[in-house]
Amino acid sequence: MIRQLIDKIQKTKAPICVGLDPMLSYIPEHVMKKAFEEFGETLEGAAEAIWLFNKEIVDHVYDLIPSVKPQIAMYEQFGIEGLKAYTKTVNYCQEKGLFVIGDAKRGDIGSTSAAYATAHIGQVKVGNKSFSAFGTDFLTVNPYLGTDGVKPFVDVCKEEDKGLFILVKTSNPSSGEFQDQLINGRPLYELVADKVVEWGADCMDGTYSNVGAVVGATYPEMSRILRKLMPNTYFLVPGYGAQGGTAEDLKPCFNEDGLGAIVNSSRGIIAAYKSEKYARFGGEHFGEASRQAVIDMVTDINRVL
Ligand SMILES: O=C(O)c1cc(=O)[nH]c(=O)n1[C@@H]1O[C@H](COP(=O)(O)O)[C@@H](O)[C@H]1O
Repeated sequence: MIRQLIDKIQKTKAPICVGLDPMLSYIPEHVMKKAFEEFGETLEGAAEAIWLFNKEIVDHVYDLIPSVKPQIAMYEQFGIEGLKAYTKTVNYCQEKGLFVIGDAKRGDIGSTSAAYATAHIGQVKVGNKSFSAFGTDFLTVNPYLGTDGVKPFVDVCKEEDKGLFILVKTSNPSSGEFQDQLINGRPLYELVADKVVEWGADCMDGTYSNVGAVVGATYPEMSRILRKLMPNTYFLVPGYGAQGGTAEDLKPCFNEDGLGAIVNSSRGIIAAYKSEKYARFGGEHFGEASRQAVIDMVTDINRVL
């Protein structure tokens, strides 16, 4: 799976994914109005607004990018209706030829992880039939429970030729509270990195493993170390834009060949029209604002590669 994603990254010359993290506060009035006219101010109405918003953005950017990363929490807050909008979004993006990184950050004891893996990247058996429930191409995974909590994801990954991105060093301000703690003189994120390499050794798909790592853009000095520790691991790099990560900060996440990392931006793209830089587009043309924000992000990143 990672090889196919890399092909698409090379074709588009865009090592990015657009984070589809819709909040109602980002959705322009005319879209909200349309959804509420049909479904009222209900969970269905909110889900419809999210779907219309996502579709417009995807229609404006799909030809420029290799992938999207919907964050499931943004959908889950509207319950089952929100999850339907998530599924609709995943399917639509795949129809448009995009790789979908489901951002659900799952991880539990082995048997529970197995069910999560089935739901997101696997096939669920119902009688004699099998169904792909969420059907995303990649999934983010939380490794806190250790090998038996991660292995079921790796197994499904192998069976189905899917991919994972496992949290190694996250972008948020408190990420060091646990992740930077020294254990036998080495920070925890380095120990997790070693494990990610081990878990991924059996899942090579060309030069890179289908088991990737999440490495935040906001800690470039740590990215440099992690890049060396994990030469054949693809990095999903969030934290560019809204969280303050810059193109210069991203450079250490990439290998010499310009590969090795895919950079996410969510608010910076989907809510672009709300920022001063793209305000000229206005709410009516939010899709065009997102398109321009993608073009600018790609130019900015390619400048340092
Ligand atoms: O796994 C992630 O994607 C993730 C890991 C991390 O360390 N930091 C991080 O921000 N994320 C996700 O990346 C997205 C960042 O959104 P923006 O800050 O709006 O670009 C959100 O969906 C976060 O949940």
